Amino acid sequence: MTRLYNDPQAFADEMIDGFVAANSRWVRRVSGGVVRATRTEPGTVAVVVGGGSGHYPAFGGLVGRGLAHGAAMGNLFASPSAQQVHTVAATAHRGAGVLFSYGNYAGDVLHFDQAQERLRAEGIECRTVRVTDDISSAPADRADQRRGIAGDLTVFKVAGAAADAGYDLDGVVRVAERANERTRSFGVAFSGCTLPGADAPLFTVPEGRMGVGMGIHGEPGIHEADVPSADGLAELLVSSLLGEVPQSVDTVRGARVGVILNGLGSVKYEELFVVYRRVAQLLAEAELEVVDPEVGELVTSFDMAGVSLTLFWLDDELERLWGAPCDTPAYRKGALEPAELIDDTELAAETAAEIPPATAASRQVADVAVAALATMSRTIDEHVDELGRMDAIAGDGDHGIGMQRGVHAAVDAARAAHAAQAGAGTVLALAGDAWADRAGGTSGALWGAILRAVATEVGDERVPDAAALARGMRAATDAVLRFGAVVGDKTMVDALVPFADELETAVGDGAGITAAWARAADAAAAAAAASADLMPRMGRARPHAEKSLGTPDPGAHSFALLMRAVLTTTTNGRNAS
Ligand SMILES: Nc1ncnc2c1ncn2[C@@H]1O[C@H](COP(=O)(O)OP(=O)(O)O)[C@@H](O)[C@H]1O
Ligand SMILES: O=C(COP(=O)(O)O)[C@@H](O)CO
Repeated sequence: MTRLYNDPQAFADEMIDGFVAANSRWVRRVSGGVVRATRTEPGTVAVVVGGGSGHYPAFGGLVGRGLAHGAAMGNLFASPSAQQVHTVAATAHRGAGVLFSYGNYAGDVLHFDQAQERLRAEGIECRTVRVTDDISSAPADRADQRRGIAGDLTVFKVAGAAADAGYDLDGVVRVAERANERTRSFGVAFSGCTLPGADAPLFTVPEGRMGVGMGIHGEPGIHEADVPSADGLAELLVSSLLGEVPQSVDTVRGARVGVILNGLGSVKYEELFVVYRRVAQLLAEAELEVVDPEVGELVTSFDMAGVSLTLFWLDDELERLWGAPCDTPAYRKGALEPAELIDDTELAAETAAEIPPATAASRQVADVAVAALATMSRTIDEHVDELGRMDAIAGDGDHGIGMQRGVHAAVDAARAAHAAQAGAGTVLALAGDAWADRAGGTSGALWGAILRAVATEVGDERVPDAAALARGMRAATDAVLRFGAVVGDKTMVDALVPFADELETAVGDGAGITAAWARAADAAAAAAAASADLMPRMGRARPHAEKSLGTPDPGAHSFALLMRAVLTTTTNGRNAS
C-alpha cells in the first residue's frame, strides 16, 4: 500500500523533485530526468539509462561517477517519452556518442528508439543495449524477447565504468552486450504493489502461495507454488539460474560470478540475508567464486513483496568493470577523488513550441479538433477502470491510467494551442506531442504517432474533407505499423487497420464524413472485440499469452472506444468541448 502521496497523478514528478533535492551531490534535474551533478570529461561516451518510475534506485539512483551519466525517468511503470529521453541524452552527451541501456519493455523500446533516431539525425552517434536478464519471460532461444529486471545493474555498471575509463562507443557497446549476455535473473513474488491512489494491488497471490517467475510490475508469474522456507527459496532461485548457464561460459566449476539478491520493495533486508546465507552455500557447493555480491534493493517494484536472484558470469574485463569504483545516490563502490560540480545554469533550458500562422478556416477546424479530444478525454475517464482491469489480466494494469494521463495532457495542449490561434494541424500535432510526452509507455508512443500523422494531413490551411481524413488515418496506421506489430498480434493494430480500411472504402463509396466514420468505428469495435480470441505476440501481455485468451486487447479496445467517441463530437459539434 502506498500511503503517502498528494495528487496521485503528480506522484512521479513530486518524487523526482524530492529525489533531486536530497541528492544534489550526485544529480541535477533536467526536463525528463536527471544527469550527473559532476563534470564529465569531454570526449567521454555518455551512458543514458531509464525507464518507468516506481523501481528506485532504478533509474535515477544509479546516476553518478562510474555508473550512468543520465537517467530518463518516466511516470510510474511507464517508459519515459522520446522527448524526455532525448533531452536527457542531449544534455549528458560529451561529444563521444551515447549508449542507451534499459530493460526490454515495449514502451521503453518505442520511445528510446525514437530518441535514438532524433539524436542520430542531429549528428550524435547513439547505440542501444537492451537488458534481457529475466529467464522466466521467454525461452533461451528467444532471449532477445526477455524482460530486464535486476540485471539492469550489471549492464549499466559495466557500461558506465567502461565509458569513464575512456572506452570509445564501440568498446562500451561491446562490454555492455557481453554483460547482458552473461547476466541471468529469476524472481518470485508473495504480493503485488498498490500504486499511489489505487485501492487495490496490481495483482494478488493467495495466502501462503507465491508467483514464480514474476517481473517488476504487475505482470503475472509463470506459475504459482507454495511459499517455501528461506532455504527452499534459495534452492529454487539458484537451481533455476544454474539450469541456464550462458553458452559463452566454458566451465561452471571455478567460474567467477557477480551476485545480486534483490528485494522488490517490501521484503526486509534481514529476510534477504537469511536467504543469501543459503544462496552463498549453494554457489560454493557448485564451486562458483562469488565476486562483490549485492544483497539489497537494486531494482524494486514499489511495495511489491518479491525477491530475485541475478548471476553475472564474469570474465577478466567484466570483473574489472564490475568492481570499479562508482559513486551514485544509491550505489557506491570503492573510493573516487572529489570531482567538480556543475551549475544548473549550464543545463539547457526548454523552449516553448512556436505556433505557425493558420487560416481562419483551419482555426475553426481546430475548434472541432479540441472538442473531439475533450470527448475522447471524457470517454477515457469513464472507462479508466475497465481498461486497467483488462490490462491487468496479462499486462501491468496501467493502460487506463496511461491513456488518461496522455489524453488529459493532449486536451490541455490542444486548448493552449487553439487559444494561441493555431490551425487544426498544429493543434493536433502539439496534442500528440503532449500525449506521448506525458503518458510515455507504449500507448503514449502510439497515440503520439497517430495524432501527428493525422495533423500532417490536416495542415493549418484547408478544411479537410472525408478523403483527407481517410488519408490521415491511413498515414496514422502506417506510422503505428512501423512499430513492428502486424494484424493478428493482438495489439491496437487489430482495430486500427480495419478502421482505416473501412474509412477508405466508405469514402470511396461516396459516404460523407459522419457516415464513413461511423462505418469505420463499427469495424474497429467488431475487430477489437474479436481480438479476445487472439494470442498476444507483442508487448507486455506476450509472456502470458494464454491468460489473455477471452479478453480483448486493451489498446485495441480503447482505440475502438475513442473512434466512437469522436463520432459523437462530429455529429454533436461544439457540445462536446
Ligand atoms: N508494437 C505495437 N504496435 C501497436 N500496438 C502495440 C504494440 N505493442 C503494444 N501495443 C499496444 O499497446 C497496448 C498497451 O499499452 P500500454 O498500457 O501503454 O502498455 P505498457 O504499459 O506496456 O507500456 C497493448 O494493449 C497493445 O494494444
Ligand atoms: O514499465 C516500464 C516501461 O515499459 P512500458 O512498456 O512502458 O510499460 C518501466 O517501468 C520499466 O522501464
